[in-house]
Amino acid sequence: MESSTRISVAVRMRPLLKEEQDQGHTNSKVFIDSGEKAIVVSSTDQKQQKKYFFDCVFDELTTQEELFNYTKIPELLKKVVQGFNATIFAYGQTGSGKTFTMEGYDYNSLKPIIKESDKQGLVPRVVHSLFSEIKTMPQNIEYTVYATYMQVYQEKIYDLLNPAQLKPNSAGLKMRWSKHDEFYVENLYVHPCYNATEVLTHFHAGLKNKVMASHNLNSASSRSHCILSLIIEGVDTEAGGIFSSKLQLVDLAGSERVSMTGNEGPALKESIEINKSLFTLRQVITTLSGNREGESAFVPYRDSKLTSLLKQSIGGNSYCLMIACLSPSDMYYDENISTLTYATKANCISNDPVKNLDPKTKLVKDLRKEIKGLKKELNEAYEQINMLTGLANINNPKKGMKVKENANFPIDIFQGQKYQSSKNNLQIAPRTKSAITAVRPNEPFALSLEMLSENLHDSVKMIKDLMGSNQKLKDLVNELSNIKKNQDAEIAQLHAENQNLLEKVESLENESSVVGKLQQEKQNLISRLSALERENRQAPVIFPTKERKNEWAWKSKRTIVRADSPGQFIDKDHYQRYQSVRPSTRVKMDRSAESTEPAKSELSPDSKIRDDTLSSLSVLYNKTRAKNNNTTF
Ligand SMILES: Nc1ncnc2c1ncn2[C@@H]1O[C@H](COP(=O)(O)OP(=O)(O)OP(=O)(O)O)[C@@H](O)[C@H]1O
Repeated sequence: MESSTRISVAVRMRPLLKEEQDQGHTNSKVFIDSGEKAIVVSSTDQKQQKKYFFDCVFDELTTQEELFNYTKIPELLKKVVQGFNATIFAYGQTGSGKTFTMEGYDYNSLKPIIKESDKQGLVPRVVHSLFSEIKTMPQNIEYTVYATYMQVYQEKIYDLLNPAQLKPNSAGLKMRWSKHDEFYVENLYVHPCYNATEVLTHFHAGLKNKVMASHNLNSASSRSHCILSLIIEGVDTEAGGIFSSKLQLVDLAGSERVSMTGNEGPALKESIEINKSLFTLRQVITTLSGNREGESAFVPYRDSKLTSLLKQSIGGNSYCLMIACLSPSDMYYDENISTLTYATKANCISNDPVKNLDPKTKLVKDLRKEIKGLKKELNEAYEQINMLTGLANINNPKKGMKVKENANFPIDIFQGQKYQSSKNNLQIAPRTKSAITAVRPNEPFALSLEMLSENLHDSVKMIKDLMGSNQKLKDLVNELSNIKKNQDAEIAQLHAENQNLLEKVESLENESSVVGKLQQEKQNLISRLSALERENRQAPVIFPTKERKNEWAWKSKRTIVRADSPGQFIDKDHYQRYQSVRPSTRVKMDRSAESTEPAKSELSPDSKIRDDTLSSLSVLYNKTRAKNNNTTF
């Protein structure tokens, strides 16, 4: 891992546009102090000034090329081809020049001005420079570059390089959590590119699919956040290692004050969604900038798709460059202050760039390093043995060369330099110096054979110990790599489980909204029912007229109310008894219709129906009486 590095921030102020000048806009409050790398802002009453300091500041006259060079993008690209991730993103209010800075694409004329070299935005410059950088790398590293291009529009992710997926009402692509501690987009088209032209061809194709619109503050405003990602994969054909890095070039949609844009209807919805995701981005920046070293407050990355996708760029393992764009007009004073405030906060955020080595490659690399160290130690040990054997031979005339008795041993030998003998050419390694220290260099040479054998014995013992500890180390490495393998498998399993759980949560969230609606409906029905019951209870039951008698449900045990005596309740038996007492009023029943349920609406009291019924009943009563008295009619 590289040492922590802060997010670099460059601030660029665009010139006043012609239409702004025509409308009389001026800039009397925001100034660029290139010497101090500061933006100086006067208060609204012009009495006070505040300075905001950044890594670079650029005034209205800054060219695209100057911006590219002074922001040290070429150095950033060197890191990318070595295996580090990097992100460059443009931030600022709508119309402040983000798209101009990133793309250099003139949407007004609908012509790509990237062909005019001086107007080229950062994207084409970065792409060309990246491939040039790759060419400077050692031949044994083979590179492949892959490109993806997506947009986040109204909290949905669309593949700008897959027109089939861009259909209206498309659900967008799903975002998943990877085991590399970052979000990735599922089913995004990945295009291998073998030169800058291929990348830019995809880029231009994607630009045509971007959602753009016109409003009061920008005639060609990006309505989505666009992310061009270049994945750079390097294979070391000699050492056998693999690494991959990601370079993200992000053109954010601009924050906008709805009252100023004049947006309505769907455009207003777009504005709200843009502001929501930028709000989350600002929250992420604020939380991370407030973190003291060692602290880890909760960072709301997951609250928006944009911040989820930028998780490793802001407070993660990437190098990051933020380009904050300002509109010079005094009209945008508040927006500029807000941009400068968040740019200052972002400048305090630390990232920890990590070289993205393939885990196996990393293990192999570590083991190779260790083996190299062990071999070196072993060589030194052999040299020591050789040297001691040589010394033993010097002192043992029978076995080897002759040395004059009491001869002074050259001091050189103790400084690790060559000692020339008539027969042997002994090379003394630095390590042997310690083993021979017992000889005391400045004294006359008086090594006895016993001393030498003793030294030899000690050396052999030391070598055995070393080999033993080497073996232990190797065992430990094996054991650790096994543990790591198991942990990797467990992590993969946990990721899979996590994924399932996320899907379940998603489906539960969907279900819970349906359940909520059903509960609401149920509640409405219950209240309607109780209202009907209340109404029903208050309503007097009307005795049937001749025409409606089939509608009564006599079989039921329902409590009914007498029509001629509202409020007095009787049940079926009660009613029959009542009829037997007053036979003249008995109504002849049609049994076939007993089970017919009267319509609810007809149970409702209606004074007119009641009056009609009462009069019918009295007619019926009179007729019955007349019949009983044998009166015909
Ligand atoms: N440095 C510049 N020099 C000249 N013209 C510029 C510069 N920056 C921006 N412009 C012009 O200003 C206008 C608005 O710029 P641009 O569309 O890039 O803004 P934006 O921040 O991307 O807006 P939005 O968020 O709405 O997409 C464009 O016409 C663009 O050509």
